[in-house]
This record gives sequence, C-alpha cells and structure tokens, in this order.
Amino acid sequence: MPCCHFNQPPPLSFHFCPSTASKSPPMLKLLSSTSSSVHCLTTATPTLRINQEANSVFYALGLLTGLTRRSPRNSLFRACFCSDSSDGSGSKPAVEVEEKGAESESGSDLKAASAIVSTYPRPEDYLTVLALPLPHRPLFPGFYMPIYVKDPKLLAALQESRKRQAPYAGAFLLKDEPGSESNPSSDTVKSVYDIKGKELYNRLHEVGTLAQISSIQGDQVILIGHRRLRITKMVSEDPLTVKVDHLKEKPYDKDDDVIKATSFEVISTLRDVLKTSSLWRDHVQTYSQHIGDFNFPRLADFGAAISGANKLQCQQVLEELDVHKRLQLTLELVKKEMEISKIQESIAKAIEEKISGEQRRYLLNEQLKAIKKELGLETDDKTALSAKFRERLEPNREQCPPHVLQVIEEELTKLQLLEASSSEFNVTRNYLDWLTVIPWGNYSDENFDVVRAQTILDEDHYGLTDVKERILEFIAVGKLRGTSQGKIICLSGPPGVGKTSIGRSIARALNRKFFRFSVGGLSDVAEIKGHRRTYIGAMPGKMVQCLKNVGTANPLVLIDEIDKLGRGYAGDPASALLELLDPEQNANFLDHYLDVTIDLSKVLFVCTANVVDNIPNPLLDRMEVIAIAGYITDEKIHIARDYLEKTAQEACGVKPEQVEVTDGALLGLIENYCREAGVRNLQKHIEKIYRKIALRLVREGSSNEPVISGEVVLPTEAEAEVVDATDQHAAANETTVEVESVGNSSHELKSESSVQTTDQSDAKDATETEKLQTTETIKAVEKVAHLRSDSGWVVMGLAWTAMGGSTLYIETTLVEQGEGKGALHVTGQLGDVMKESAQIAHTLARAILLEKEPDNPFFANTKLHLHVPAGATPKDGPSAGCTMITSMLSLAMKKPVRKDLAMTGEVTLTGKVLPIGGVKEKTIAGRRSEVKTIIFPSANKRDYDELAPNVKEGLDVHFVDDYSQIFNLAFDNNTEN
Ligand SMILES: Nc1ncnc2c1ncn2[C@@H]1O[C@H](COP(=O)(O)OP(=O)(O)OP(=O)(O)O)[C@@H](O)[C@H]1O
Repeated sequence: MPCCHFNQPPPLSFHFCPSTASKSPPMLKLLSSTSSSVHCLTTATPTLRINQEANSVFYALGLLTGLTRRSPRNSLFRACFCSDSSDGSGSKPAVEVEEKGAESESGSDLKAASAIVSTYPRPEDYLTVLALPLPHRPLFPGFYMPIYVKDPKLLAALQESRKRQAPYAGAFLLKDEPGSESNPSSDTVKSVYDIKGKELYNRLHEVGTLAQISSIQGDQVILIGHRRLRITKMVSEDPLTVKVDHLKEKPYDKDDDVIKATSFEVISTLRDVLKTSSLWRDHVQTYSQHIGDFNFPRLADFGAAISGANKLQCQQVLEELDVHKRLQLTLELVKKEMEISKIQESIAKAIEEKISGEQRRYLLNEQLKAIKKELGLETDDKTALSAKFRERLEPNREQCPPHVLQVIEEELTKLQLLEASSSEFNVTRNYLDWLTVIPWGNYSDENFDVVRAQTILDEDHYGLTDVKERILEFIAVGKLRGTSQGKIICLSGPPGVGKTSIGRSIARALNRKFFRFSVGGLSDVAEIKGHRRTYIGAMPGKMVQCLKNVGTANPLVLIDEIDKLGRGYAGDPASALLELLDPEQNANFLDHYLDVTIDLSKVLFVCTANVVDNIPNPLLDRMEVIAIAGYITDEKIHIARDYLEKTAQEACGVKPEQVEVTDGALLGLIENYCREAGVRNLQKHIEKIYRKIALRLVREGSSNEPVISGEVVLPTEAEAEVVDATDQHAAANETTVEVESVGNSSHELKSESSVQTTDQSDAKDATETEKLQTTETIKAVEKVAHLRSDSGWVVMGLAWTAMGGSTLYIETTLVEQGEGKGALHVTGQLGDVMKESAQIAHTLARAILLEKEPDNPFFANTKLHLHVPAGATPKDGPSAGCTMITSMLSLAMKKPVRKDLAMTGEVTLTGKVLPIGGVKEKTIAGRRSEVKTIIFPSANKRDYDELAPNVKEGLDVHFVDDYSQIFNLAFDNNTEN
C-alpha cells in the first residue's frame, strides 16, 4: 500500500511519511513557512507537509523531506534502480514505493547523462566484486564520487565489467597506514594503487559501498554509491576481488518518536545550514535529482556525506546499521557543520562590512562630487586648479611678460592632460603655483620724499648723520631719475651698530616692502638660484621666495652678513650672488626652478657686512659701501635714552612714568658693561633692567603693599660682558647702586653713580628718602689687568677690529745684555705683517737711538722681548709700527711715555709714517680709554676732519709724516709723568 501519492500540482508539495498530522506540529513549524499553500498529499499517514516554493532553499528542503515529481512510469523505473535500498523498517513497502518514485527520476537523469542504468542483473545479485580503495572518504549510497584508477589492470577489469553489463564494484575506504596519523593524506592517489593483493585487502575497511560505475574516461572513473557491503573473503589478488555480504539497516519502527525527533532535528539543522551555504544547496539539488526521496537511513547518509566530517567519522556512519544511532551520529556532524557555517558567516560578514564601509564612503564621496558638479558648486580637481591659477594671474596678466604667459598657458594645458594621481601632475601643479604667485610687474609706489625719508630715518636711529646723508642722496637721485634702481648699498661696521635696522628704515622711507635673508655660511648655490624641477622636493631660490613673500616686484632686499658667505661645494655662491646683484645681469635673472627670466632690476639690494675686506672682490666692486664705525659713549647714552629704553619699556610692559633711569646709571652701564662699538649689548642690559623692574612691579602689585625691598637692577659682575678685552677701563670702578621704592604707581630708578627707587607711598615725608635697599657694590669687570705700569715701558696703540676700534698696549722688556747680544723676541699671537713691523721698528729704533744718543749701545748689546697683550687674541697689521718703536726707545732711553698718549701709524724703514684705516673707530676707542692726545699719520687728517665734532671733542690730535715728530711728542713733552 503506497503511503503517498500525487495530487495537483505535484511540484509544489511533498509529503514525508509515516506519521499522523496531529503529531507533526514541530516539523510543520520548522519547514512550512508558507503553510497556506501546503497541499496535503496523503490519505493514509500524513505526517509532514512542507510547502515548496520557487525559493531554492525551500525547494531544496522540499526535496530533503522526500517529495518530488513522479509518475507511475518513473516509479517503476526507480524500483529497478534502487529497490533494495530499503530501510528495513516495518513499513518497508511504503518506503520502497517512495524510493522507487524518487529513484525513477534520478535514473532518467542519469540515463540522459551517461546511460549507466542497467536493470539486470540487480545490484543485490553482486556477491563478488572488484574492490576499489578510496583514500579520502567513504562513498555513501546516492552520492557520486570520481576516482582516479592508476592501476591499469584494475582499470581494464572495470572496463570489462562495464562491457559485460555488470557495472558494479565495491568501494572501500582505505585505512591509514599504521603510524601515518600525523599525515593522513600521505597516501597519494598513485601510492594507493601501488598497494596490491593481500596488503590492500588488509588495509581496506570491512564495510563499504556497492558502487555503480557510471562512466570511465581515461583513468577517471565516476562511481555512484548504492548499498552497503561487508567484505567476507578475498577471492583474487590482482585485481583485488572480494566476496561481499549486502547489508541492511536493522529493523526500526518508523513511528518511533525518538527516531522521528532526531530526524526532524537533522532536517532542521540541515535547513539552517542550507540557508547559509550555497555549497550544500548544490549537494541537495544533485542528490535529490538522482536519488530523490529520503527516508530516515537515507537522511542520515545524506547528512553525513555532505558534512565536512573527517573520513573516519563518515566511515562510522557508514558502518552503523542501527538507524537511530546513525541519525544521532549524523546529527552530531551536521550540528558541528552548522557551527562552522555560523563562524564562516560571521567572518564573511565582518569582512564584507569592512569592505562595504570603505566602498560606501567612496561612493558617497563620488556622489557628493557629482552633485556639486551638477549644481555648479564645484568643478573637478583639475578644472578647479586651472581656474585657481588663472584667477591668481588675472590681476597681473597685463604686466606679465609674454614669455612667462606662454609658459603658464603651456603648463595649464599639460595639467589637464595629466593623470591627477601621477607624480608629474604634482610637479606641474607646484610649478604653476610658483609661476602664478610671483607678483609679475606689480610695483609698490615708491616715495622719493626726502623730508619724509629724513624724518623716518631720524625716528628710527640716532646719529649716523653721514649714513643718513648718503641714503638721502640716494633717494634724491632716485627722485630726479624717477627710479632708484642700479645701486647696491653695503652697510659695513661692527655688530650691533644698526646696519640691519637701517636697512629696514630705508625700506620704510622709500615705501618698499622689506625682505631680509642672511647669506652667512651659505654654501649651496641652489639657495640663491633654486633647484632644477627634476629633483624631488625642488624649490625656487631665495629671491623667488622673497617675491612671493612680499607680493611686490620692487622690494628692498637686505642681504645680511655678505662677508660671511660660505664656500660652495657645488658651484660658487658668490658668483650666483653676482648675477643676482649686478644691475647689468639681474634684469634677466634666471632661477633654475622657475626656468623663466625674472626682472630684478627694480629690486633695491642692501647688503651688510662686518668686514668689507672679506667680501669677494667682484661683489664689492658693485657696491657702494657705507661704513658705520660704532658709537661713542655720548651717542650710546642718546640711543639708550631715546630708542632702546622706549622699546624695552614696550617690550616689558613698563610705563615710562613708573621708572626713571638716571644719566649716571646709564653712564655707569655704558662705561663699565657695554663698551663695545655697537649697542646690542647695551640693549640687552637695558632690557634686563626693565625685566627686573617689571618683576618688582608685579610682586608689589600682587602683595599690594608698599615696597619694602628691591633688587639691584644692574647686571651682576658675572653677567657683565665686556667685548673688548684689551680695551678695558683703566681704573677699577666702583658703582654704588641703591634702590628705593617710590610707591606702587610711580617708581623711580635714580642714579648718579647710584640707582635709587624711592617709596613715596610713605606720604609722611616724600622728600625724606628712606633707603630700603642695601647698597650693592658692583665692580667693573677688568679682564685685562691695568697695564700702564709706572715704569712706562708700555705704550698705547690704537687698533681696528671687526668689533670696532680698540686700544692696544705694547710692552717691551729687557731679556739679557752683553756684547753683541742685540736681538728681538716677539710674542702675543702676532701675524706675519705685525712681526715684520716689529723687525722694522727694532731696526729703526736702533737707528734713531744712534742718532739721539750715539754712545748708547743698548740695541747692539741687549736682547729685547716685545709683547702685545692679550696673548689669546690674534693680531696683525702694520699700524702698530710707530707704537713699537716708541716702546723700544722708551726702554732704551729709560724715558717713560705719557699715559694719555695713544698713537697709530705704519712706519717705513726710513721713518716715514704711512696712513692707516679705521680713524673713527680708533678715535672712539681712544676716547673710551681716556686718551687726551692721539697721533695719526698726516694722510689720515682728512678722515679725522670728517668726524663729527662730538667724537673729536676734547682731544689733542697730532698728524705726523715722519717718526721724528712722534719722538718729539712722546719723549720731549713728558714732563707730566
Ligand atoms: N643709531 C641707532 N639708533 C637707535 N637704535 C640703534 C642705533 N643703532 C643700533 N640700534 C639698535 O641696535 C639694535 C641692533 O642693531 P642691528 O641688529 O641693526 O645691528 P647690526 O649692525 O645689523 O648687527 P649685526 O652686524 O650683528 O647684524 C637694533 O635694535 C637697533 O635698533
């Protein structure tokens, strides 16, 4: 009696028996998601109804649960094919019929595919079969398995049996070689067929599958599993033929609830796995096409076969004849599979999320761009860039030289053609960026108003009359010519005399933009001329950067420290500067990066240097040097009062009415601590004073009480810095500093030789000064000991250094005397010129002495030692010649020289006094050292006459042509000593 049959429409519904409808709710719940369209197909024992929709998953599950299209013809056919694969249960007929139905379809498919179906003899008639070893997995009934048969004998036997219409063989899983657990796959396909005869027999699992030989192509044999077999005996060895028993499942009760529940659970799990794994879906489809319906044992086989379990677990399922146990084993395997597929799903999901997140962002960005472009809010990158460059160029387009315009246009076209991600694109973009940023032909209106210029120069700098005069002359010429081009001004002088700040003032006076760059130590020509664009990270030179920076084509460019230009290792920076500065060449200055000529002829160059001699000659040749010699004390006081104090007050936030630094204090500071030519050190000290005052004010303010103590604001001895070691104040000077508080709002810092701040908050007696601060004595730093010894064999000379003028002392002493021992030993780090000068002095002194005191054999019989302190400072130059002679004669004649006399001048062998340099610096240095009389060469009279009256004030200056005049001045008028 059939347990199920078809109703219309057959493909959509199926039925899995046996059970009753009342017992089926769990299964219904599991499998009938669209139960409204379920067709009940059974009248006898309907247990399970599952709707099969077009949905592939449900379709597959529908197949899983056992109902497919069938026809009476197919049923019959299937009976032939698989009639013996019954489950052995009590309801055997029902199962058989169902199997026939399913098998019939698979049979027809197979027939279509490879014509493998044969009705006679029946599979169960095969009791002696060829044994095929399976290395990897056992073959389950209903499954395909392709194997490769490398053994020609076996292959021939298989082909033979196919020909004899007996296309069956036994497929048995091969046991692992003993001891090969670590590498179970060590049996390669080839080696499997190397095992033969008895050995193979022993290595085969006992239970296997009767396999239909579906097709043989070359050495590939396709097997389809049919029923379980057990080997009983070996019949022949090569090829291995065995006697087998056909196995049947143990009888079981189809209505057994436990079996049903287990099978439902297997189905449910399989269904879940099916949802996620497309691989399984394919398996189900193939299986159902060829085998069709499921019963409990088949379900167990199916589950085990498609699970990823290892071969032994599968073999275990194959060997299990108890249906319930088999189902349990399979359930374990598919549950495990379920877990694996969940993990797989979560891994896939995580990766997908990650990828899709990035893709989403990219897509959204692209959409945003497209929308913006559509709305005209933004054009694409390249167009936007081109538009930006064109816009930038627009204001200067008229003035822009045609050759530059041409290059810009070419580059813009190139930009459009380049791929935005290419490196060439970036190079072109940067290049265009520079090309368009240069202020082509954009000049600031120059101001040639001399009066205004004078005011500005005076506003910024005290004194420097001659410098200012020269600058005004320059502006006046500019006014007459209508342009101030063509000159390079070089401001030279010691550090801190205001060269840089004068440059800034000139720019202000001329209404030009100011740009400063220092070339001190510069050794790379590329700094001036730029790198070629071919290099990575190439940049234009300083001049192009300057133009970009200032935004006008006629700035004032201050090239600082031009005398300290480095020596280039690749190219000569001096020559590059020459091209930049030379008015003849700089109208067509070519920067390597820009590669188009720029007109720099409207740029006004001002250079600064400490030592003009160090400037490369070709450069110096093109410059108009304006020397700034340094300041005398008086000038420094003015500068401190009118300029430095104001800036210091501003910088420290101290109001002018809160502090007063007296003239005396300032003088003390300048004379004792800031004796160098410039005023930078003075500026530092004044700032220091104001910082200390600021601290005091803040302290007082925070305590809100009258000041009861204050600190001395002058620098301590250790902090004091005297630049010129040889030019020290003669007397150890004591400066008393007293600080008195003058109340919270108004503090005065007074000093004669003292600085005082009076506390006027004590209103009782404002005039009565209460000294609140102890007196602190500050000793002037004397780096060189007082050198003017009473013996008088020391003579003061005047020297010029890069730091300004200074006094230098020449000492001569007697080493030993004896007939013919006349000699000279010189020390004090003297250069060659100075050593020669000492030799000349020695010779000349001897001649003069011979003339003045013919009987005095001093020079002939005396070894002399001449020393010029300080020994650590290198010295050179011929201008100390006259001082050396005087010192030697002073010793020879035992006549001391006046202390307030200083001299300078080169002397020839014949006694002629030649001119020297640095008259102003030397005069200033002499005054600083309290010199009253100075002797200069006659040739320097003009230089001296040009000096400002305040510099010359109080000095008795003599101009001499011949040493004899010096002799008279030094020795004849020494009555004061
Ligand atoms: N005559 C002056 N009047 C007012 N301030 C001055 C004067 N001379 C110099 N200064 C001030 O001194 C400070 C130092 O000057 P600056 O930096 O210009 O010196 P410099 O000669 O360029 O030195 P260097 O050779 O070391 O570069 C500046 O703050 C400047 O304002």
